[in-house]
Amino acid sequence: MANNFDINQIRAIRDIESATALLHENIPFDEQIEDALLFSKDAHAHQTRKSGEPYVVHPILVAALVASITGDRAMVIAALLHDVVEDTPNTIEAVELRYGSDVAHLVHGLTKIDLIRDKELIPSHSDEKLVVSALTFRKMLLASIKDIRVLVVKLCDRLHNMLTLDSLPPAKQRRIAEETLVVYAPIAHRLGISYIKNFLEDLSFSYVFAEEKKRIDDYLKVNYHDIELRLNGFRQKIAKLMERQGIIPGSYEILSRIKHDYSIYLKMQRKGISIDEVLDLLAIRVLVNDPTQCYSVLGLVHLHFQPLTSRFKDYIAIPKENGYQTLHTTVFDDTSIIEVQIRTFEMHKTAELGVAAHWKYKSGGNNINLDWLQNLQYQEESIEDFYELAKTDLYSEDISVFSPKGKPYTLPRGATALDFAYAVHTEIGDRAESCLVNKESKSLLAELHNGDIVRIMTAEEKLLRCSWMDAVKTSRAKQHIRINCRHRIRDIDSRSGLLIMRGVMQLNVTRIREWMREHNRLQNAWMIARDVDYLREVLHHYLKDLRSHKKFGAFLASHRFKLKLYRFGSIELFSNHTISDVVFDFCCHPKAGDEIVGFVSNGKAHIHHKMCQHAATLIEDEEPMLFVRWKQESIFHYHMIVSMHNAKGALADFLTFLAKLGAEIVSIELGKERQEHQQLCELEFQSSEADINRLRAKIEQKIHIIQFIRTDDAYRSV
Ligand SMILES: Nc1nc2c(ncn2[C@@H]2O[C@H](COP(=O)(O)OP(=O)(O)O)[C@@H](OP(=O)(O)OP(=O)(O)O)[C@H]2O)c(=O)[nH]1
Repeated sequence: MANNFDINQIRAIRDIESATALLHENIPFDEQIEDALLFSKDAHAHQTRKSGEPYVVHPILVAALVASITGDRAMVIAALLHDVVEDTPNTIEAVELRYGSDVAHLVHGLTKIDLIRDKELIPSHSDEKLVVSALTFRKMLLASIKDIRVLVVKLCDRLHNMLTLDSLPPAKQRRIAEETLVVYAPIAHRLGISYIKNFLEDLSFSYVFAEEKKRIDDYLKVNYHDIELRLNGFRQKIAKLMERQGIIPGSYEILSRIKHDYSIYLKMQRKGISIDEVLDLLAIRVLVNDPTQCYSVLGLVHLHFQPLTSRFKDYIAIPKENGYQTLHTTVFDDTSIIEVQIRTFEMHKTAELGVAAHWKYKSGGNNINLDWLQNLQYQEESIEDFYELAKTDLYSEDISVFSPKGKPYTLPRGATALDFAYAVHTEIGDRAESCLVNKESKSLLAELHNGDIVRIMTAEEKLLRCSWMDAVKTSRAKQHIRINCRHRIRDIDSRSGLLIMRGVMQLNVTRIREWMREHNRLQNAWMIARDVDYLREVLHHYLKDLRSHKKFGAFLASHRFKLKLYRFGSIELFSNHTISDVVFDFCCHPKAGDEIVGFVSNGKAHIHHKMCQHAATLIEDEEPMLFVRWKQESIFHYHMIVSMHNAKGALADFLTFLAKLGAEIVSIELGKERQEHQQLCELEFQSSEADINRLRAKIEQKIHIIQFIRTDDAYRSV
C-alpha cells in the first residue's frame, strides 16, 4: 500500500545515505536507477539547500516518494534528475542520450522556464517572477497532457518542498504554501491522489492559517481518548454484525479515520459551524472484496443504526470525476454521529492513489477523467490571465449535476445553468436560450446544486450575452462569452473613442472621424477608450497638425488640451472640463472591475456598464463621453464571517467602523444566533489590495473573524 513511508521520517532525513536507503526500500535498484543516482549526485555535488544539507538529498527523497506511490522506474529516474537541467550545466539532450526520450520528456516537463533564454516571452510591464512561474506552470501542464506522469512527479517534488519549508523566510513560506493550497493540492485531488493531497493541504494549512490549525489540533488532542473510544466501540459493533452475517474475519478490514485538519477547517468555514458540529469528523472505513458486499454492509449498518438519510451518497454507482468510488452514510451510534465509508479493497487503492494506482498495481486508477486538464489550455489568454484562470478552475469545490439522460457533469460550486450549457458543448452554451432545472423553468444564471438535472433549450443563432461574463463561474463559459463579445466590445470602444475626443475638443464627430481617417488612426479609435496615454498622443498629434496649418497658428499656439485626473471613490476619470461628481445610474450599476463607460452631463460623470442598453442609446445619440477607468490599484471582493456580540446597536457600530476604515460593503447577512451572546454576521465588501492587510488587522482588533477570503480568487467557496 502507499503508506510505506512515514512523512515525519522523510522530513527528518538530511543526509545522502539515509535518503538513498529510503529510496532502496521503495524500489529495487537496477543499472539505470543506480546510474541516475550517481548522475544526480555528480550534477548537484557542490550545491546545498537553504537548510544546509547536500542538495541531492532533495531529488533522492522525491524519487523515494515517487517510488512509494507509483513504483514506476522512468518516473523515479526523472525524479532523481528533475533539477539537473534547471540548476546545473547539464542539458536535456544529455539526459535523453543517457536515459532515453521517455525520461527526457518527463524531465523537460518538470524544468523551470529559463529566465534568460525566454526573456522575450515576458512583457515589459509584468511581474517577472509571476510570469516565469505562470509560463513554467503552463509548460508543465502541456507536457502533462501528453504524459500525466509529469504531474505526479511534480506533486512529490512539491510535497518534499513543503516538508522542508521551515528554512525559508516567512514571506516565501507563505507564498509557496498558498500556491500549494490553490494549485497543487487541487491537482492532487483531480488526479485522485488523496494520500498526497491531504498532506499538501495540512502542511500548507499550518503556514497559511496557523492559528486555526492550532485550534483544531488542540481540540483533537484534548479529545483524543474519547474519539478513540467511540471509534473503536463502533468498529467492534460493525465487525460483530458482519461476522454474524457470514462475512469471514480476514476477508474484510475496518479502519478508523479522523477527518484531516484542513478539510475540517473548510467544512467549519463553509457551514459556519464549530468542530463538534462537523458530521463526518469521525468515520470508519469498511473494506470488502466486491461491490455487492458493499451494499450488503450498507444494509446491515442501516438496519442497526439510525441513518441521517440526507447524508447518504452512492459514489459506487456514480463515481466522482477523479475515479473515487465509495458508499457514504452517516449514522447515530448512541450519542455519537459517525460516518461510514464502505468500499472494496480495489476502490481503496484508487481512493488513496488515484491515477498512481495504475502504475503501482497495473490495474484500476486509469479510469480517471482528465478533461479538466484539457480544459486548462485557455486559448488567446495572456500568460497572467492564464495563471489566474487556472487557479480559479483548480481551486474550486465541485458539484455533480446531470443531463436529462443522466450523464453526470462536474462543475465548481456556484456554477450556473449557463456554465452547465458550456460544459456540455460550446455550441449549446452559445445558443442557450432558457433552461429547466429539475423540470422547473429557471434563469440561465440560476445557481445549480448537487444532483440537479438540467435541460437547456437553444435558439437557432448564437446569442450575445456580454454583461453575463462576470456572472458565470467557469473559465470555459467566461472565455467563450469573452470571445463572442470581443467584437462587440471593440465596436463600443471605437465609438466611445470618437465621443471621448469629442468631449475633449468640442468638435463634431464627423469632423473628428475625418481627421482620424486622414491620419490613419481611425482603425485604432478603440484604443482611445482603453488607454489614456493613447488619447493624449492623439490629442497632441491633432494640435500639432492644426498648428501646421498657418491660418490657425495664432489661435492654436496657446491652445492646450490638458486632461486633468479626477478621483471619485474607486473611479478615475480624465477630462479637460470641470467634473463635480460621479453618478452611477440605476440601469446597470457596474461592479468594481467590470467594463465601464462614462458620459458627461451637467458637469457630472455618469458611469455605465459597457454592455448597458441605456449606454448603447447614449452612444447612438453621440452624447459626449469621457475617459473613465477603475482606480489603478486593484480592487477586490472579500468575504468575511465574524462573530459579534448579540447586543443592541452592535451591528450598526460595526458597520460604521468598517465604513470609516474605507471598506465598501456590498452585502450583509445575519446568521441565526450562535450562542447566547454571539451572533454570526456574513459580509461581502470591496477594498483595494493595498489596504487589505491594514483593514484586516484593524477589524481583528475589534472583533473575532471566523473567515476572511478574497472571493475574486475563487478560493474554494468556503
Ligand atoms: N480519496 C477520496 N476521498 C473522498 C473523495 N471525496 C470524498 N471523500 C471522502 O469522503 C469524505 C467526505 O467528503 P466531503 O467532500 O466532505 O463530502 P460530504 O461531506 O459532502 O460527504 C472525505 O473526507 P475528507 O475530510 O475530505 O478527507 P479525509 O480526511 O477523510 O481523507 C473523504 O474521506 C475523493 O474524491 N477522494
